[in-house]
Parts: sequence; C-alpha cells; structure tokens
Amino acid sequence: MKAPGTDTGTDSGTDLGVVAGLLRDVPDFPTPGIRFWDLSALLADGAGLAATTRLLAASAGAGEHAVDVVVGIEARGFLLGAAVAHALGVGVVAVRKQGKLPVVAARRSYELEYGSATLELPADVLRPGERALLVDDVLATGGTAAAASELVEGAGAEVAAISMVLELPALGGRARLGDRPVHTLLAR
Ligand SMILES: O=P(O)(O)OC[C@H]1O[C@H](OP(=O)(O)OP(=O)(O)O)[C@H](O)[C@@H]1O
Ligand SMILES: Nc1ncnc2[nH]cnc12
Repeated sequence: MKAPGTDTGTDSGTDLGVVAGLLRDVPDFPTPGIRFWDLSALLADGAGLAATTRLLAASAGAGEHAVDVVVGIEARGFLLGAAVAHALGVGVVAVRKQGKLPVVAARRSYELEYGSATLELPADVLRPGERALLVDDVLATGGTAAAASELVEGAGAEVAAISMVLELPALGGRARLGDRPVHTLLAR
C-alpha cells in the first residue's frame, strides 16, 4: 500500500503502464517488412503525454549532474523534447533534417531502418561544456541518435544522457551509441 499523500499519479510503474497501453504498431509502414511504432495516440492523450514526459525527464540528472538543455530530434523528438525541457525548466534545441535551418553549425548524414537522412544543428545555440539531454521517440538502428550525439559533441557540449520512449533491441542501436548513457522506457 502507498503511504498517505504519495498517490500523486507520478509512480513510475503506473506511468510505464500508461505509456505501454498507448503504443501502436503498424505492419509494413513505411515500406514492406517494417513494423512501425506509432506514438500518435500516446502524444494525443493528456495522461499519456504527462506520464511519458515524467519518465523521460527522470534521465536528466540532478544537482551538479543536471542537464542544461534538451536536444530534440526531428520530428517526433521535437514534441517530446519540448515537453521534457519545459518540465525541467530548461531550453530546447531542435536538431533538424537537412534544409530547414537558415544558419547551420554542422551536419551529419546517416542510415536508418528505412532509408537515409541528414541532420543539422543550428548555429550558436549550444555552448561548450553544456550538458545536453537528447530526446527522441524510437531507438532503432541508432543512426539518428549517433548523428545527433556527434553534432552535440562537435559543438563542444556533452551528451549527458539519451532518453527515448521505445527501443527495438533487435536492430542494435544501443551499440552504436558507445558509452553514452542511454535510457529507454520500453523495448519491443
Ligand atoms: O535509430 P534509427 O534507426 O536512426 O531510427 C530512429 C529514428 O527514426 C524515426 O525518425 P524518422 O527518421 O523516421 O523521422 P521523423 O521523426 O521525421 O518521422 C524516429 O523518430 C527516430 O528519430
Ligand atoms: N520501426 C520503427 N517504428 C517507428 N519509428 C522508427 N524509426 C526507425 N524504425 C522505426
């Protein structure tokens, strides 16, 4: 039984159950053979978004280990990254797909489960020594998170942690991320 006053809806086991119950998988999207994990229903649900935000923000560290900024990866990482940054009281940096930013600090190209892409970091938004929390929805091959991490580190900032909702372990993404701390809420 919970102690009086602790039933605030922020129990992490309860939050995880809410998140798991709102995940959807779609066969053969965007190409045949891909089992696509869709977070639309989770994000559209107020309790789902709140639970996800709390769980992702728990990777942010505290005190001298606290992160200074959240980095959200286009596109689904923008939604989660902004929510987590707001919960932590820090700012959010949008790492964008190629061609969207007017002033670019650096870019990295990579392969993912169903194609290839290039990410760009905006100029003059990360300061050397800042501790960044990388946020995205899915860790699959790890190509996206590795590219975003390299951009953050190339700017002289530190990837303090990488926080994602869902990991697809069969695709080996975690191994691509070296010794950077990776936290995923669920695996499928
Ligand atoms: O671990 P990986 O194999 O790199 O795959 C994970 C990435 O794939 C998806 O993004 P996608 O590139 O489809 O872009 P979107 O969010 O703009 O739809 C997902 O949101 C992650 O960013
Ligand atoms: N299977 C998948 N579902 C959702 N997002 C992804 N990104 C890469 N692979 C994915």
